[in-house]
Amino acid sequence: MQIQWNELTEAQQAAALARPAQSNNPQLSEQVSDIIDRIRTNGDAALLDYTARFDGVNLATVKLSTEAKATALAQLGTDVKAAIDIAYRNIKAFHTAQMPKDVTLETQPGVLCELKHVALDAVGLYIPGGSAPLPSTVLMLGTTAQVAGCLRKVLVSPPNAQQSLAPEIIYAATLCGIDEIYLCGGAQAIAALALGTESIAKVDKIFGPGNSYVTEAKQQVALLAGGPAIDMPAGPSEVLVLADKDADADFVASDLLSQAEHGKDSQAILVTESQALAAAVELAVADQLARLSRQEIAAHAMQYARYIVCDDITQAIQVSNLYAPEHLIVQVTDTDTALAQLKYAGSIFVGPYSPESAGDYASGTNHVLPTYGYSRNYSSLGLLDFMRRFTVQTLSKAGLQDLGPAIMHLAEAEGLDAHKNAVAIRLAKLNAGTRDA
Ligand SMILES: NC(=O)c1ccc[n+]([C@@H]2O[C@H](COP(=O)([O-])OP(=O)(O)OC[C@H]3O[C@@H](n4cnc5c(N)ncnc54)[C@H](O)[C@@H]3O)[C@@H](O)[C@H]2O)c1
Ligand SMILES: N[C@H](CO)Cc1c[nH]c[nH+]1
Ligand SMILES: [Zn+2]
Repeated sequence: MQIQWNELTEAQQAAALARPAQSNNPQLSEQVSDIIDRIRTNGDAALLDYTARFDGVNLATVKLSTEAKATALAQLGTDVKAAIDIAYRNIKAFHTAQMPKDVTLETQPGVLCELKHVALDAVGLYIPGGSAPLPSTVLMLGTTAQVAGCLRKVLVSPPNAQQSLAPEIIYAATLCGIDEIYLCGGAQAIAALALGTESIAKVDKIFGPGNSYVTEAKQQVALLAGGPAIDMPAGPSEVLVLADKDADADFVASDLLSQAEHGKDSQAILVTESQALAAAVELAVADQLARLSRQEIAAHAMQYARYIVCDDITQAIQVSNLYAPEHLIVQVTDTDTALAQLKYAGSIFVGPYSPESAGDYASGTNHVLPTYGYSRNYSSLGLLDFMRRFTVQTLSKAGLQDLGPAIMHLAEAEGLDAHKNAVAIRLAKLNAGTRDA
């Protein structure tokens, strides 16, 4: 259904850009907190119990065995293997290029300041598996952790009926040098990574998208005393296509549907200057939808679709900035002018030949992106997320003699005598001797 942006009140405009309810489960927070408590108390036994209950798989142990790995790898087709290799190469190249440079600066004579970067030691990588197994997410998280140089890379994902994971997931993990793989998903897997169990040693930071249980669990464990860091709120997929009257309706429809098929709570939005294009896209969506294997899921998600018609592209850009989408597809003639004004998006796809799936799989950019409007204040996942930075300072005797008085004045202004003394005692000893360079 088309929406004429200018005919809406401010409240109606806000409603038009509302996301589907994140969860219609009012007990979510309590349910997730119970799961975390049970993992804390019962470790592996609780993990196996939840896997039986939520994934319908009865496992004897949570670790993926070497034999299961070998069996899965033997089943992998050559075409998909080659495709994973291409994606891995591009993702690795783009993330290697993000390697940060350390900084060394003498802010004033004798006062040396350094900024250094090191990889995180142990990272937990959540790979969704409820609705579809996502080997591409293994590449996005695993390659980046590998390029950063993280020592321990721990992959968790819900098991399939064969008590294993998709061969593509296992192959991608092997390429990324991941040798710890555990068969568990949902909130219980996040709790295991955060707290540790008999089988899984806890990690320093947890990465990866997931459903509402996973996202809620990440948020809860991040608040625990001594809990892990987390990457970002990466929830149900969403896409906004910004298109002018000359855009190809079939291309636009295909990008809207490629995100709608992720889950029933995914969202797809078209913002255009052209009523005719909006109408053509609606027809193209109906046509393509009828032939999708995940038609039911995509059709459900398209209930939340919006076809917004604006006065012109400038207004359409304002609407896009208001929504702050995870994925933004720009199909307008003057892309340079549009890009200069587009402020918020997790990842941008420019021109008719940059489908959203290019970034989802293989162009080299990361597909783990902030959703729910968080692209306003969170970044897309990158190499730096797998590293921490810290500073180092080294003052010479002369450096402290020059800077010391300023430090003492500031300490005095804050009424912090011990801070002042830490300088004064050194300066007194120094001034009793000779001044060094
Ligand atoms: N933002 C991004 O970067 C990005 C990238 C990829 C995927 N995604 C999104 O990730 C999501 C993946 O979700 P999914 O469901 O397919 O897989 P998932 O692995 O996140 O969730 C499956 C798990 O949820 C748990 N679960 C299911 N029902 C439960 C219940 N009633 N109570 C407690 N736990 C329960 C189970 O433990 C199960 O293993 C999708 O919404 C997709 O759009 C986002
Ligand atoms: N579009 C998803 C991120 O929102 C990523 C993905 C994985 N596979 C296909 N797509
Ligand atoms: Zn996708």
